[in-house]
Amino acid sequence: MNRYLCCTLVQIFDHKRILLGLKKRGLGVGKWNGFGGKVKPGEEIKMAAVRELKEESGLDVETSDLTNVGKLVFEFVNNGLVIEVYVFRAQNYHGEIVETEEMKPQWFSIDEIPFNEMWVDDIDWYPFMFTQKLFFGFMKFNGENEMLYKELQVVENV
Ligand SMILES: Nc1nc2c([nH]c(=O)n2[C@H]2C[C@H](O)[C@@H](COP(=O)(O)OP(=O)(O)OP(=O)(O)O)O2)c(=O)[nH]1
Repeated sequence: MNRYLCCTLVQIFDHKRILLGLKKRGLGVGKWNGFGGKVKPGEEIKMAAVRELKEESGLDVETSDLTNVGKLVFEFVNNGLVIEVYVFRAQNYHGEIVETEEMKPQWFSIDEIPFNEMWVDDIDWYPFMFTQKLFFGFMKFNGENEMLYKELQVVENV
């Protein structure tokens, strides 16, 4: 059995801007990303998304303000890790954005998203998020930078 992790990812939007954080440690270090992390045993996925957003950005959202945008499954062939990521978006948020030990947040215009400093698959599924098409993706990676396989489809639910 491969090692399996269930994770969340929250994309915060403010009109034509998106809030990304530069990951300072762990998986995806050095890449800009939305905010998220591992779901704890027994934790409801949206509650985990709210908790991780707060821990990594300082922002609060209500679970009812999280909209599903898709689900991604990553298989890392180099170590057997499988990560399932539930992706959400939110535009209603409150609180102060803070830099944390894990993330350095910064607003980007949606026309200037730094895809070349992000996970390489993000450029493939962000368009689904922008056009509000619910998606499912399956990707195989060798390490954090080499994508070996990619499959993306619009789905009815995730
Ligand atoms: N945008 C994007 N995000 C990804 C990809 N792959 C991947 O794991 N992620 C996300 C899902 C999670 O939000 C995050 C990994 O979670 P994490 O290791 O930071 O979890 P954590 O915060 O619980 O970690 P830690 O406290 O133990 O350091 O990276 C990808 O290809 N693209």
